Amino acid sequence: MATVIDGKAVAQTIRSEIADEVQLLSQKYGKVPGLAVVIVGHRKDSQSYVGMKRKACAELGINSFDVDLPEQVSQAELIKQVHELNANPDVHGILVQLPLPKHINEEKVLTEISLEKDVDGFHPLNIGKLAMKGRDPLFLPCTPKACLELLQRSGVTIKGKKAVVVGRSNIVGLPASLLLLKADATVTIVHSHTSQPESIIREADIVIAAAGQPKMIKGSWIKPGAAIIDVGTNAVDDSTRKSGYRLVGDVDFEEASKTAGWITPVPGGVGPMTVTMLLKNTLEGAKCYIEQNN
Ligand SMILES: Nc1nc(=O)c2c([nH]1)NC[C@@H]1CN(c3ccc(C(=O)N[C@@H](CCC(=O)O)C(=O)O)cc3)C=[N+]21
Repeated sequence: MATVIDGKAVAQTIRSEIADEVQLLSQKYGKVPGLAVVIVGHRKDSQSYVGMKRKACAELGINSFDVDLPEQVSQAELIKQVHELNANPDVHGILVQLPLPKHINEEKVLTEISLEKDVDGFHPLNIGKLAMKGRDPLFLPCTPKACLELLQRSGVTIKGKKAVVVGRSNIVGLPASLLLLKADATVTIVHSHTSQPESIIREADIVIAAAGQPKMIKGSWIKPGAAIIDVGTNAVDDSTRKSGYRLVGDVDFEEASKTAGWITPVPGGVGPMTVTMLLKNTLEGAKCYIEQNN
């Protein structure tokens, strides 16, 4: 039976370390980190994620600057808001919740975020640096960073191992592959055009599942002893719940946990760590800024 990696517990430990550091900054400089959380429109999932981020800020003593814009906001107006946040000395991190409405060019908006405040690590320049050997971005993207942090804290060796990433999105699959590569794994990316993904996944010592397909990865696809990090947060209908749905991962947890060495649950695995990495990036950005300007 696999060791279940308790992301919620690890996240809690790191959050209390962050809270202590926030306290120290406040005592030493009379300043606390600030995170701007920008949301456009009223997608239910986005509102729920943004709510979690703002609540986590409050719990840790981080100032959150809430910017709520209507669905129809123009790209120019959104960029103007980003520029104002770039210029605000109390804002050390800026997060623009994705996805944005179709009439807005995401890359254009993300490019306008000041590099020093790009706590999501989504600025094309930061992603470019992530891809280059011997270079590092100012901030690592939160979900990939969460995945590696969970592996490292669980004592899983990455160097020299075969790692398979399922999915190639800009915000998870691709940057997670680059991070594993930087950590000296041999990395294979499996995606929607890969033939017989199961035969590739079966070879993997480490699997990062970020395909957005509920229970796509079966127990029989798992190499005995492998470390499985499940990034999937798929809402599936469940009439026994008050909400009407429940979250399931990209991995069939019941089956896979019989064979794997380590596995993250959904919920309670990568999700809480993603939010924690965002807070950690904000703290680092604030420390850098406050120490330079005092
Ligand atoms: N600019 C931007 N940055 C992001 O980091 C970003 C984004 N846009 N768009 C959407 C995705 C998704 N995402 C999650 C964050 C926390 C949980 C999380 O905490 N999930 C809980 C469950 C929460 C629940 O019960 O609903 C868990 O897995 O235990 C999940 C998903 C961040 N994203």
